Amino acid sequence: MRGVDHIAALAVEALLVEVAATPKPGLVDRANNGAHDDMDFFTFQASAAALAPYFAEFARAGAGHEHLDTLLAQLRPIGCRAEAAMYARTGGVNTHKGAVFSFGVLLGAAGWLMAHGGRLTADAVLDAARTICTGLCRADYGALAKDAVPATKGQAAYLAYGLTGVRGEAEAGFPLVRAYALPLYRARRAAHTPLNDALVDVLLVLMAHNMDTNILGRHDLAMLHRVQGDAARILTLGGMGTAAGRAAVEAFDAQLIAAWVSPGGSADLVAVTHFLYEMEQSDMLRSM
Ligand SMILES: CC(C)(COP(=O)(O)OP(=O)(O)OC[C@H]1O[C@@H](n2cnc3c(N)ncnc32)[C@H](O[C@H]2O[C@H](COP(=O)(O)OP(=O)(O)OP(=O)(O)O)[C@@H](O)[C@H]2O)[C@@H]1O)[C@@H](O)C(=O)NCCC(=O)NCCS
Ligand SMILES: Nc1ncnc2[nH]cnc12
Repeated sequence: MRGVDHIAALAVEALLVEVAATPKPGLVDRANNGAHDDMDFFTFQASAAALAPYFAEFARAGAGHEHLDTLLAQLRPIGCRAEAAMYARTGGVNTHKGAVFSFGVLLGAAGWLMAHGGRLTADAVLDAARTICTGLCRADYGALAKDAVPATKGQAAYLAYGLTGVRGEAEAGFPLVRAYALPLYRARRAAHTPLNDALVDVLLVLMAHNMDTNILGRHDLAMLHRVQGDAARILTLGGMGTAAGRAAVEAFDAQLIAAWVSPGGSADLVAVTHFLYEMEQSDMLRSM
């Protein structure tokens, strides 16, 4: 189905566009490797390309499945193979583990909507993602004993703080993307803000609100709250739209690199935002 390939390509584009946006505080971008010594801009490009066939599989699985509420069981094995392909291509470096999960659910949702005559609006895809993930946090975290040794950073964040990370975001239908990132991105794109700057501003608004388990994996809640406050303050300076805001973003990048802070969860949500925006635009063109 041609449409399915088109949305899978948009998801790959979203990963490429996210890593290209510069400057991204603490993250890999075109200027530096952020708070990372095991990956760079080219690692992300190779990883995104390696994921392309699996993104098409996610969308096809959605299109070929009858009921949304049983779709996750079809998507997860594809996700595991995608993760393996990512690690094989990057030499064992985690570039896109969270993105594989988020895009797995979103592409499954979009494929399902296409096959069932639905419109590809952001709201429709996010609602479908929520249905796909209903019960996920209880299923994955419910059986975790309080004194269990965490196997992943996500489990560690749950045990220490009760935070549900990427699973919780997906199960709630990506509320930060819906409430903060997409409205800001739509406004910036409508105002013809340069794409790079629109993406960086969206990253800042996500960092201001996201309980990013990547930051908690290396640091603590005090650090996460400091990062959230700094991102919010830079937005009040005008973000990438003002000289003061741009200078503050550059300084924030240096500050997060020095403190070894990487907001990888928010980076993924920037890619999700771009994907939903472009998908909605192409749906509107199709229906005209
Ligand atoms: C379902 C899993 C993805 C769960 O994995 P885990 O238990 O590890 O859960 P989390 O830590 O909660 O999340 C994993 C990644 O999700 C991203 N993330 C974190 N917080 C959020 C958030 N609030 N909202 C959205 N997304 C979030 C984040 O991914 C990005 O950052 C990673 C790169 O960072 P880096 O610092 O380099 O990471 P490390 O190498 O781990 O750390 P250092 O050593 O450097 O400090 C990269 O992955 C980005 O994408 C989190 O890392 C999953 O494990 C699972 O079940 N997989 C099976 C496959 C599957 O089910 N697929 C589903 C298809 S539908
Ligand atoms: N650009 C980026 N840098 C570091 N971690 C990330 N995870 C997702 N995108 C990332």
